[in-house]
Amino acid sequence: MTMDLQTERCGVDGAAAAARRVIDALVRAGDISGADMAGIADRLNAVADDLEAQAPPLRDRLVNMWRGDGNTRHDPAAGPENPIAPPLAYTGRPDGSIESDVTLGLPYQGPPSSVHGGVSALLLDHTLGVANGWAGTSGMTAELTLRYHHPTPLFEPLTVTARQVSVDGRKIRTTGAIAAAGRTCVTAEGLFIAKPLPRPR
Ligand SMILES: CCCCCCCC/C=C\CCCCCCCC(=O)SCCNC(=O)CCNC(=O)[C@H](O)C(C)(C)COP(=O)(O)OP(=O)(O)OC[C@H]1O[C@@H](n2cnc3c(N)ncnc32)[C@H](O)[C@@H]1OP(=O)(O)O
Repeated sequence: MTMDLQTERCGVDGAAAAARRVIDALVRAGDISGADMAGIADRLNAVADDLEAQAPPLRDRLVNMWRGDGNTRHDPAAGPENPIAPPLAYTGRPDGSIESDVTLGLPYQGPPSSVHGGVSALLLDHTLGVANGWAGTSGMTAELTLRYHHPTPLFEPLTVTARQVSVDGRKIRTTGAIAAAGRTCVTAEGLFIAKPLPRPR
């Protein structure tokens, strides 16, 4: 099964994809590009002014973000309507694991040409959480242990995987990894505690 986050058609998705492209292009250009950065700042601020003037009250937007009981679309790892999400798109496997293929660019850089460790932690925390949802028992992250085995490359396809390992009362244990070209770069072990937080209504 493929999660349908990317196929649902919402107007904000297109704007979020454009914003993602702007972030990437801005980091790529920097101050050595010769671009008119002052003019670009004016144009981007005009877009922000327009959005802020038309934004609904925060509470209405929160209720809208958490509508229904299923997947959300706004998170910073897989949310198609969030420009800071790469975004990951998951495939669920019959063996209970989930997987996402993604290539990360300069906005996610830590060491030279490598993914920032905090970004890897974000992607793994979320992916372990989605694996829990796929397995049918979800929880809040209580502990997340990461091991960084090799630098995770930018600009190359990465595979992010996770699988729920056990459920013991409210304690859920889940593991995951990020690999590049078949080489494991980061592994994660998570302890999640089943505790549903009410959705804003
Ligand atoms: C194609 C695929 C399709 C799939 C479809 C699926 C859809 C999926 C959809 C959407 C996925 C979304 C995924 C999101 C993922 C993101 C997750 C996050 O980032 S969560 C935010 C960060 N985490 C927090 O902010 C927690 C903050 N902490 C707390 O709220 C509490 O501390 C909490 C809930 C963790 C525990 O609090 P208490 O009061 O409920 O429970 P107490 O009584 O303290 O603990 C219960 C047991 O757990 C142990 N425990 C608790 N915390 C522990 C810890 N840190 N280490 C070890 N044990 C701990 C305790 O010792 C206790 O064990 P004893 O029952 O006594 O044996």
